[in-house]
Amino acid sequence: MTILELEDICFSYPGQAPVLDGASLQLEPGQRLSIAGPNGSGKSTLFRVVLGLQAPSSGRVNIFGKDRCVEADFHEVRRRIGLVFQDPDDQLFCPTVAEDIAFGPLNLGRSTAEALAIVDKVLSDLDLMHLRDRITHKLSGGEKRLVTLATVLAMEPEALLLDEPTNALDAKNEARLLEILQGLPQAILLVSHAPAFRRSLAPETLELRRGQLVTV
Ligand SMILES: Nc1ncnc2c1ncn2[C@@H]1O[C@H](COP(=O)(O)OP(=O)(O)OP(=O)(O)O)[C@@H](O)[C@H]1O
Repeated sequence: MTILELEDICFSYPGQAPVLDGASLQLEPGQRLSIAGPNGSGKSTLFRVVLGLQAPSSGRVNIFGKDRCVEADFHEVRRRIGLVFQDPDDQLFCPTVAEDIAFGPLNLGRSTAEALAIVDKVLSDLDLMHLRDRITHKLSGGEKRLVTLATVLAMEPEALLLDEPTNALDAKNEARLLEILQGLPQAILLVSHAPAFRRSLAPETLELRRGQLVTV
């Protein structure tokens, strides 16, 4: 089943020219697709539309085989698709790293013991165990970014939307992130200004140009 299908999506912020003006894309299970485009071209807006945080003025959003139109349609989408925000501070809000990672599983009804087991598994998979009991807001920018990915993976999503995941990462951690992402089974939709990273992760790139997604 196709994970995500956007067809002819149009969207404008109030009083502004259209940001999305007939954008279409399709994401299949296991596929890695990247989206490029200049600052302000609408890449983050596109992610917001996928998760139902902005409603398009026209077009079709079909996710996991169902058309998604109203807010209630997107509850399931947000549970099954994980978004790594552009700014980790929008995503991390608990006192410690372990609490931040446990938050999602607890929210999904896991017991405390189950949530803690997930915390340890995800941190160990990402080789981040040393950050487990650190105060979240005292982490470095790069550490926050990797922890953000851990919080999303803890929800066991079926697809990942990654918004500029290499921001704040040094070369070593960028290489580690690439290796981690390459090892994941999930479909990935990546927004990135880093061409080398894009090419290494995703064989296909679409560019957002004048509100439309074109193959480059
Ligand atoms: N909440 C908002 N209200 C009004 N305008 C907005 C809002 N969010 C974004 N915009 C505008 O919409 C356009 C697209 O923004 P968006 O953040 O989607 O671009 P982007 O491609 O992700 O940019 P970047 O590469 O800089 O992250 C920009 O002109 C931006 O100023």
